[in-house]
Amino acid sequence: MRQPHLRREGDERDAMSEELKRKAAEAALEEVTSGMRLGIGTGSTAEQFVRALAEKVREGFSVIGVPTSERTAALCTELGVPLTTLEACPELDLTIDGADELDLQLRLIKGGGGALLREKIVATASLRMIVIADASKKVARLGAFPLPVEVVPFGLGATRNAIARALADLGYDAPILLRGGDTPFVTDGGHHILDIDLREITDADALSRALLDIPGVVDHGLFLGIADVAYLAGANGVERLVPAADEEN
Ligand SMILES: O=C[C@H](O)[C@H](O)[C@H](O)COP(=O)(O)O
Repeated sequence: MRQPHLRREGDERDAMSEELKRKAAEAALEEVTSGMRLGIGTGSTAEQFVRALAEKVREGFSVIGVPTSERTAALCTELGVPLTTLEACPELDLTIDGADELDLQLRLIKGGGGALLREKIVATASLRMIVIADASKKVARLGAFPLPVEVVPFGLGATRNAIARALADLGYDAPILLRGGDTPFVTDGGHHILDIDLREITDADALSRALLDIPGVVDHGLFLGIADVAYLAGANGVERLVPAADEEN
């Protein structure tokens, strides 16, 4: 008898969370103007953005998008959002994407859905990046969400050991899990993901440098100095955040 009741509560929470994501997406859409070249993110919040954008496109709004994953590409195609590639359009006006965590300086952890590499390439090729999320993603310090690190399959064990050594040198004692376990998750680029449970990141720049120094590491989910604005939807409305040191934007 408890099950249906619990399911209803869960459904209501999910619906509320989808509603918050939609509100954040709609707020970001206000910054999109006709003619823009857009980077289009991945994940459930980015999906709300694609749905809202598609409605505007149906009304005659003209944009061209570069998707950050095969999943986003498929949704855009299904909904009629025109797409191009980063090869054909290497400079974008704006990228709009979700995040797994963000702090007050708008430093992000991304990659919960495994799309971090294309997301970072696309965001970095854009003049601006806007993050959309529900307010629960805002944290005082990054790290509660396990940090995804994209690695090449060749030499996985050696790369994992090198990451463990680098983490130990930085003072972390953090479990490193291969996403998917015995059936490893494969990214759009053909790589695997190691999720590192850091709990609290003390120096994000040092961690970023140390990880990128390891040959088998392709990239990691820390986005530092990339996001310009965030729209965070919560029970009291949508908050617009800019990086703490940059509040005049
Ligand atoms: O790889 C996935 C992306 O970085 C997503 O943007 C991130 O995981 C947030 O996803 P969601 O909006 O579903 O919470």
